[in-house]
Amino acid sequence: MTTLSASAICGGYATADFIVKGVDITVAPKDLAVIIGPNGAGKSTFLKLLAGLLPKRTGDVSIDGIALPAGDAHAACERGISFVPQERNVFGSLSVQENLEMGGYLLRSGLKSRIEEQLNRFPMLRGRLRDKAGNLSGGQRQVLAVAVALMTNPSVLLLDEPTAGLSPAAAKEIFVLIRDLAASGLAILMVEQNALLALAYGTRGVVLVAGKKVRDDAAASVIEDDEIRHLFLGRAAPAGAPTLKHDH
Ligand SMILES: Nc1ncnc2c1ncn2[C@@H]1O[C@H](COP(=O)(O)OP(=O)(O)OP(=O)(O)O)[C@@H](O)[C@H]1O
Repeated sequence: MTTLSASAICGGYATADFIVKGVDITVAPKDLAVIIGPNGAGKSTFLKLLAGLLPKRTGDVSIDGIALPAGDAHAACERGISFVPQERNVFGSLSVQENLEMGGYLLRSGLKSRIEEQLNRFPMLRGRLRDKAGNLSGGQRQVLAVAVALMTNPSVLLLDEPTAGLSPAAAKEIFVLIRDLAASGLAILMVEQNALLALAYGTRGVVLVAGKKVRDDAAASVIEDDEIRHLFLGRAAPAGAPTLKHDH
């Protein structure tokens, strides 16, 4: 059981290094924390900073209290963090089997049994092992992307918009699967545009605005917040509702 904690995380890209502006977060086992916020708020950038994928980072990311080096995705992976990017998260020209093998490239042994574990967890993949990932449906590809991420036996899963482009029915299936993974003990942090539905499956709602965290609360209370509904969930706030405050 592993807890991810991050404090005062700032960072971004070579050409724009101040996208995330001092975010703290703790994600414990069984948490499914859903990050929502407007376009360009820095949600994806934050996940990439936690995963060690961007070199421009200050602040601390720790696993069970032990700090990870900045900009070192390999170290993050070895310490149990697995990241599923929004796009290009599987190799379309490789088979399902080959994608799973790629996910396990860091394993020194036990590749076959790790693959078998994923096939037991996601039986749909067993029947598609020889099919190219590019021939799967969008929902099936996302299942494969999660299975690939689980090949290293992570304890922390970072997911960037796992339901982007999926039908509502396929999105629900993915959310159920993610919720079950959290319930089994993983610490999960997920960015989602599909905010209302994602919060319905999540344990926590985290709101990022302009690179800062403005809310971190039980998912149920974030869903019920009129102002957040108005801003992010497409529901009207009552007249005279206050505006969400954040520092610039
Ligand atoms: N590779 C990059 N180089 C420079 N700037 C980038 C890069 N990728 C993203 N940005 C900028 O960083 C800011 C935050 O982008 P990010 O993708 O993290 O936001 P987001 O909250 O995930 O938004 P969205 O919901 O639109 O994906 C944006 O202004 C974006 O233009």
